[in-house]
Amino acid sequence: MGSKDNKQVGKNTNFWQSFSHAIDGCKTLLKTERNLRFHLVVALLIIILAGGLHVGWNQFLWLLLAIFVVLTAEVLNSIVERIVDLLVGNHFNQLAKEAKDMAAGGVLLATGFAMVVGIIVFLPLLIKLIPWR
Ligand SMILES: Nc1ncnc2c1ncn2[C@@H]1O[C@H](COP(=O)(O)OP(=O)(O)OP(=O)(O)O)[C@@H](O)[C@H]1O
Repeated sequence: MGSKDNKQVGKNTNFWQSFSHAIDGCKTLLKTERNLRFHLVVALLIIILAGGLHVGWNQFLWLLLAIFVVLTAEVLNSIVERIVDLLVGNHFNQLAKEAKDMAAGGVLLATGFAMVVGIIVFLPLLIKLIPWR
C-alpha cells in the first residue's frame, strides 16, 4: 500500500517512512509541475552537451550547482503556490499575489544565475569549435 493511501497526519516513525513521503513529494512535483519538467529536460540536455564538449570537472560542478539551484527554486515556488492556495483558495488577495510573484521571482533569479554559468562554461568551448577562427 503506497503512503498516499493512508491519511497520516502525525510525525514519521522511521527513516523509510520519511523517505517514502519524500519520494511521494518528488512524484507529485513531476506529475503536477510543468515548469519543473521543462527544467529537468533542459538540465538533461545541458549534461549531454557538457559531456559532448568534454567540459572539465570544475566547470561540470558549476553546471550541476546551477541546475540544482534552479530545481530548488522551482520546488520552493511550488510549495509557496500550494500554501497560498491552501490559505486563500480562489479569492484574490494582494499578499497572496506578492508571495506567489516573489516565489516566481526567485525562480527567475536562479535561472539568471544558471544562464550566466552556462555562458561562462560553454561560450569559450563553442567559440573554439568555429572553423574560421
Ligand atoms: N489568490 C491569488 N490572489 C492574487 N493573485 C493571485 C492568486 N493566485 C494567483 N495569483 C496571481 O497569478 C499568478 C499565477 O498564479 P500561480 O502561481 O498559482 O499559477 P501557475 O500557473 O501555477 O504559476 P507558475 O507558472 O509559476 O507555475 C501569481 O504569480 C499571482 O500574480
